[in-house]
Amino acid sequence: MNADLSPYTAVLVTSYGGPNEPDDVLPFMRNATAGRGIPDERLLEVSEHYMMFGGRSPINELNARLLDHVRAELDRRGLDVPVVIGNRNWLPYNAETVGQLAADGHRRVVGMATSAYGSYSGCRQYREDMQAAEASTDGVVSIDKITPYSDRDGFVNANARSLVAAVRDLRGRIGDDALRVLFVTHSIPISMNATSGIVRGTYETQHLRVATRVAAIASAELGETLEWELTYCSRSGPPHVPWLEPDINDRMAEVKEEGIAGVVAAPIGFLNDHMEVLYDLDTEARATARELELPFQRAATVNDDPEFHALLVDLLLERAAAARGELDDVTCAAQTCPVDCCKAPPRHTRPPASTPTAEGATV
Ligand SMILES: CC1=C(CCC(=O)O)c2cc3nc(cc4[nH]c(cc5[nH]c(cc1n2)c(C)c5CCC(=O)O)c(CCC(=O)O)c4C)C(CCC(=O)O)=C3C
Ligand SMILES: [Fe+2]
Repeated sequence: MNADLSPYTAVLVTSYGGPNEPDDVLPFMRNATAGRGIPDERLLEVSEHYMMFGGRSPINELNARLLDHVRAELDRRGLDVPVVIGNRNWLPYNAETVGQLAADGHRRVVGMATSAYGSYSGCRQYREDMQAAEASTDGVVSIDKITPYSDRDGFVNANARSLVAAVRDLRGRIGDDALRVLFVTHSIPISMNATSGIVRGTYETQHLRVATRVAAIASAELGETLEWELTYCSRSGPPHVPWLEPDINDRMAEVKEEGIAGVVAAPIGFLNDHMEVLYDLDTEARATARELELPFQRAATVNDDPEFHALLVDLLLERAAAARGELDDVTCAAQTCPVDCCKAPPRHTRPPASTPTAEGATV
């Protein structure tokens, strides 16, 4: 790929954000749940997860590390552009970061999210936040976001490498006994799954495709056919709203009954060891495993994998080539999300704010 990022002069990485200290936790939680029908008990419960780790999520420093990796890869290709972070739910917010880009004279920016899959939460909501940030500059800055990248080799290979290492570690403990790979990702409401991925299939389908490929590559590398399934973590929302299942904890209990001697949890849904990984997998799922006396190994996330960093830079360059009109139609189409992709599911839709008219009616 041609090392030319024009017409873009800066890279915006957008992420979820997380609290840096105890006083941040509640306001962060309010941002994360604003208008989403998450019960207060869940809000308090999840706040406790953060408090267990000193009121601080590792996400911000892990993202900073990812930005360093991306800068280093751009540098290797002779590209010198600012790479900046903006978050949806915590400081620095996208609007602040993009405001600074505007002040620094940037007009066209290429954006990426720290989420590899298409869904409202993982893609469109980041796009909406980027659009709000553009608007806050009065449209001086325009941001083009790369599309979800879970199908790309760099992401799949990085996950396969982690899985191979984790299986080898677990084999060291359980020998040749039956082993099960539990791929794991963030659960989302069934309604959100249904509206995700016009081009690439539902959120669940996207994960199944990655899991299939990762398992095949790792199996070939290990010389054993890995048995695997897709599980979920971090379910929230009211109990009567259905979310994707099964939960990884429930499956661990069941596979133990089936005679499985050890599980590898492979978090293909996450890019780094933020709170979902640190609490939901490394704390909660590990505790479940201990209770079940089921040997448990967690595979690494892709954050520090050089092939993953190379992929990210390839994607930015591809987006730039598409913006310059240098990619053919088919490839260009893949660079832009269709208008209706990953729409907010019904429960996210709020009535438009009504505006009083001169006559006192509302429109
Ligand atoms: C698909 C997906 C990803 C992966 C893609 C991506 O990375 O974007 C993700 C990542 C993350 N989710 C995170 C944190 C939270 N997610 C919540 C709530 C929710 N997540 C959802 C989905 C996702 N979430 C959904 C459908 C909800 C329900 C409310 C809503 O419809 O939006 C809540 C509220 C409390 C609760 O209900 O659990 C919190 C605090 C953090 C930060 C971790 C840290 O601080 O280290 C990260 C990276
Ligand atoms: Fe989440």
